[in-house]
Amino acid sequence: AATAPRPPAAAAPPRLALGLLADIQFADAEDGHDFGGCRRRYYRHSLRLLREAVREWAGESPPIDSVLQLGDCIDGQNARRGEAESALQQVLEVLGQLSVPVHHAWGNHELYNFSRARLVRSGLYSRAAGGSDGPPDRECHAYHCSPAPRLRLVVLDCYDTSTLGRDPGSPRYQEALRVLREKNHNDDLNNPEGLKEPHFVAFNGGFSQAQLDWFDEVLKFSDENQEKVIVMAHVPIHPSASNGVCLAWNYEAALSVIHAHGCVVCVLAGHLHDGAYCQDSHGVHHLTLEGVIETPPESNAFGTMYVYEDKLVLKGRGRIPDRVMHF
Ligand SMILES: Nc1ncnc2c1ncn2[C@@H]1O[C@H](COP(=O)(O)OP(=O)(O)O)[C@@H](O)[C@H]1O
Repeated sequence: AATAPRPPAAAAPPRLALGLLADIQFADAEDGHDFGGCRRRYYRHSLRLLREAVREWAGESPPIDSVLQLGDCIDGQNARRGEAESALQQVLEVLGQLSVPVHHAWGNHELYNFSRARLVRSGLYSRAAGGSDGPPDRECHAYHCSPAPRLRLVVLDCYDTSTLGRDPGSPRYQEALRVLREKNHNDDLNNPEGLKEPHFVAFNGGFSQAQLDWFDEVLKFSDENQEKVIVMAHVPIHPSASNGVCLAWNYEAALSVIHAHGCVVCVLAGHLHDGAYCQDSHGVHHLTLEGVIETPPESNAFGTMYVYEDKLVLKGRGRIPDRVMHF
């Protein structure tokens, strides 16, 4: 008698499910445009799109383990309007409806609204307050954690060297201004026109040597412990996952650290508002997410990324496409 065919082996469940979104840039304001005037920004709708994302995540199975918020969660104009605190509160309230940890990257718009000293005491300080999980500078919002066995998440602070969020009288500000002025001769330091290295603008920033040294140590540990590492930062660090302007000042230094180790599988970023993706020469996936703020109200821009033994599977919503990234 013929033997009954064996049922197919049940697919292994993902080791981790992560909610992803970038550049909510909420403000209780009428629609506007980007600097170039050609892309619409839906400031008020972005909070509703966030609510929809949270509602969808809450109903997903398997349930998400955490959310990665890739920075610029409220728009800089809140500062002028005196609404920075209330706008942040509204965004955090919506994210707080999920009973999972939210990892926040700090973007330029966080720093248009708040000083670093204020951010450290805000809900955006997802680095553990008492822990030794980050660089010695406690105001540098970089840290690591292990959301599942043999997996590590590293959050990087791309504005560690920046004129944003620091007192103009401080040595750190003066050093950042020196770096910026050396590469950017325009009167307006946000203007990339005519620059040989157009990413040297004030709305980008860089990594301090102290942060890079710490990052190197974390990746060394992960290599030694056979971990896979997901890195998140506000600003892209690979030119092919960018438009050439939205890049961290010393992105090459961050890439060198990553390439000196084998453990990093993926770098997630926002800032650009357009999506971008590349797999670099060392096999690392660089994924830059479409921003919520430039997403028409009838669409959305969020995703769920499932982490498997050998791949990342992104289920995108709205204008974020699905993607499978093997490693
Ligand atoms: N080409 C440019 N020339 C001069 N200023 C610019 C240029 N592009 C952006 N900016 C300014 O830089 C700041 C950040 O730009 P914005 O588009 O809000 O950044 P983000 O992509 O983070 O939303 C804003 O103050 C904006 O007016």
